[in-house]
Amino acid sequence: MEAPLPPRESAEFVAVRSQDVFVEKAGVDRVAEMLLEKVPGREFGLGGWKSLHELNPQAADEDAVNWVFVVDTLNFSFWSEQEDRKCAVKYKGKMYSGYWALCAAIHRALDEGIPLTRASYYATVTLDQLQHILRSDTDVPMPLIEERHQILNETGKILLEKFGGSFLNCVRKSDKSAQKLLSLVVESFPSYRDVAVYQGKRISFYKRAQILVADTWCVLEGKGDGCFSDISSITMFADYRLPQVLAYLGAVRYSDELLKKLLKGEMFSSGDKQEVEIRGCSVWCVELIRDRLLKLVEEKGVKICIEINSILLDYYLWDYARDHREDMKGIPFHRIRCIYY
Ligand SMILES: Nc1nc2c(c(CN[C@H]3C=C[C@H](O)[C@@H]3O)cn2[C@@H]2O[C@H](COP(=O)(O)O)[C@@H](O)[C@H]2O)c(=O)[nH]1
Repeated sequence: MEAPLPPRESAEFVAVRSQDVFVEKAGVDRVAEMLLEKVPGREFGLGGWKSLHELNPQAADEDAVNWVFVVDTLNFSFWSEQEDRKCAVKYKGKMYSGYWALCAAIHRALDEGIPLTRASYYATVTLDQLQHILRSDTDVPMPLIEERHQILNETGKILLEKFGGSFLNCVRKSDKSAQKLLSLVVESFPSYRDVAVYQGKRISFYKRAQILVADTWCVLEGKGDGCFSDISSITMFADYRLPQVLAYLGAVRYSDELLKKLLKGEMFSSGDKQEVEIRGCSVWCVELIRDRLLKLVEEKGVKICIEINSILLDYYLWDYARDHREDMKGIPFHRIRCIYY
């Protein structure tokens, strides 16, 4: 079977054909202008990954790389049915929800002496043990625990068989190429194969595989094994939060029919035409924002300390969505339960 289009080409393929989701040029320009002020700031750079997020590993060693791998293997589907009743994990006196609840639970396990980031452990962890490890400090459990269990066992076994039990060995096989690492991850680990068919074309988003490459780049601080020559070829990560924030900022617009479905909280399935259009248009939108921002930086002669890429835009917009949860309440995100994002 032919290989799917790579994520960037997939996004463009979808965006030019999309019937229910539209990239808004005026919105793209507005977001680029908003980001222009942030670009010289510290929150807009590789260092922000550690300095802004206390739950991200602060080290740049093998343990930190394996922490990133197990987190991104489980990095999907944290949204709750009701906004005011959600899974949350208390760690060092602070309550964390959503994606950060996963990170908090993993730190809590490590502090309890459970070696959750070790492949030999999670290759055979039982469902009961995992339910305890990912337990919520509210009465709402983390979604898809069974799927998380199956994926951990499968991924741990493969990491042991193919990469000596350490993701750093997988990174080292990529010759410091982000695209090679991306291919190695999706070829080796089935749960990362985030693909779809749209208008007869096999396309890919590879959301978890791309964020894994990006988080590996950041945890290694862009140095040594993490000095990927082509890191800027990685696109934004097509999750359910970025489309929401792009719609809130007016860079993406939904058809009336789709908006009605979203407002009703209708469930989508992986590969639905409208779900693919939401994801594809969002990825393409961030590519256009990046292009516009680079043009503005050049025109205005803004000093930048790092090459602006879609990863840094994504991180900034994802954090922005976190910080503006209240303001964004009126903008729905698409509801889906899947293992890809
Ligand atoms: N596009 C994009 N999607 C991201 C992330 C992250 C975490 N990255 C952080 C870690 C290191 C960096 O510092 C980032 O700040 C999680 N997700 C996705 O969001 C959803 C969870 O959302 P909520 O329910 O609100 O917690 C879920 O699909 C999850 O897979 C990102 O960065 N970009």
